[in-house]
Amino acid sequence: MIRQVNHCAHDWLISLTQQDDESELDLILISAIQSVLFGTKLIIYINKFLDHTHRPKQINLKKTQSPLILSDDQVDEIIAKVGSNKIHIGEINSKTVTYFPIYHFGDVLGFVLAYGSNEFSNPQISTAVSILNVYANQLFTLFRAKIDPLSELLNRQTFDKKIQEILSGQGFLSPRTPIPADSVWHLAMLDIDHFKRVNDQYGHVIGDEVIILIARLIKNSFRSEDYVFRYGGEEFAILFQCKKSEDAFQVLERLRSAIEEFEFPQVGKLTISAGFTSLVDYEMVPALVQKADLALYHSKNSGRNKVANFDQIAESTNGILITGNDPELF
Ligand SMILES: Nc1nc2c(ncn2[C@@H]2O[C@H](COP(=O)(O)OP(=O)(O)OP(=O)(O)O)[C@@H](O)[C@H]2O)c(=O)[nH]1
Repeated sequence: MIRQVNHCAHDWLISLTQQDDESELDLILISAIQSVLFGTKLIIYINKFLDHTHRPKQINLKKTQSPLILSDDQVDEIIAKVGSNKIHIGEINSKTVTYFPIYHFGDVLGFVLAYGSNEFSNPQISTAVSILNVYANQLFTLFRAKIDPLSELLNRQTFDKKIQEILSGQGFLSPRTPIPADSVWHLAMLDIDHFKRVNDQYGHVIGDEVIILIARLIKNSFRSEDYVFRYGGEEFAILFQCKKSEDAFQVLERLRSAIEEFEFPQVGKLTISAGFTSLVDYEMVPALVQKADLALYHSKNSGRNKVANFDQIAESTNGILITGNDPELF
């Protein structure tokens, strides 16, 4: 048995550390764990945000096939029980369950629940724990690659991938709270007004500080199911769901006004301009980004500190947007 476990240990170590795609990594984790803890039903809960504000979500199976779906309270209770270096044995529905923690630098990110058995050998337990450690390390590496280091928002590469996933209907790879079916995805582009003046007057360090603070204000205005990206320099992109464009406008207006009222240390008051459009699945990504960008430039060129809805201005201006000195036709 030990030889068998060691043999697959070698294979999963290579497979897990080779993965640069999160969902592939999950699949390899599932098959690696299954090959070690064979003969038992496995359920995996993980917090892919790797933070303290999100609750781990089930990743392993389609909900309809899952032998067990835990309530939020049960998940919280298990997380409190599994220490970062120890397995825990408990009972659910009169069946024995063994919980293996998934942790990274002492933070418990989730757990694997082996349902209906606690009869594991020491080599099985230590191999399973090692697999989970390597998985958590690789997950963390992939997570860092998605993040812009200054603002700690998702980066431009992740934006390209996420918007493509939405349009192709694959949904997101990370588990997310379900959103009502009648909601529509929207894309907003947002830019700090006269940001060059901040750098010129106060220097780049203060400029960087402003980017960090604005990133936080944006994040605080959206739900955890929405996606906020640093698109480039002082430009941000947001992918979010709303039932109607009027609601999307209100959300962005609230953000615009929150930033307008915020007192930036040393700098004082600043404003942002924004443009947005709803996502239509038969359009290509560059066309959608261009629409949101055109609406953003419309906001800039009609006085800044404004939010513009591409679809609405396109209708009311008969396809002519103010994007610079010359009106642009589309
Ligand atoms: N501090 C800092 N500045 C940046 C960063 N990325 C881009 N910038 C600066 O952002 C400024 C953008 O200036 P412009 O594109 O002229 O736009 P603006 O001054 O914001 O004017 P409008 O967009 O027309 O309102 C430039 O000075 C860039 O150097 C960054 O990471 N940190």
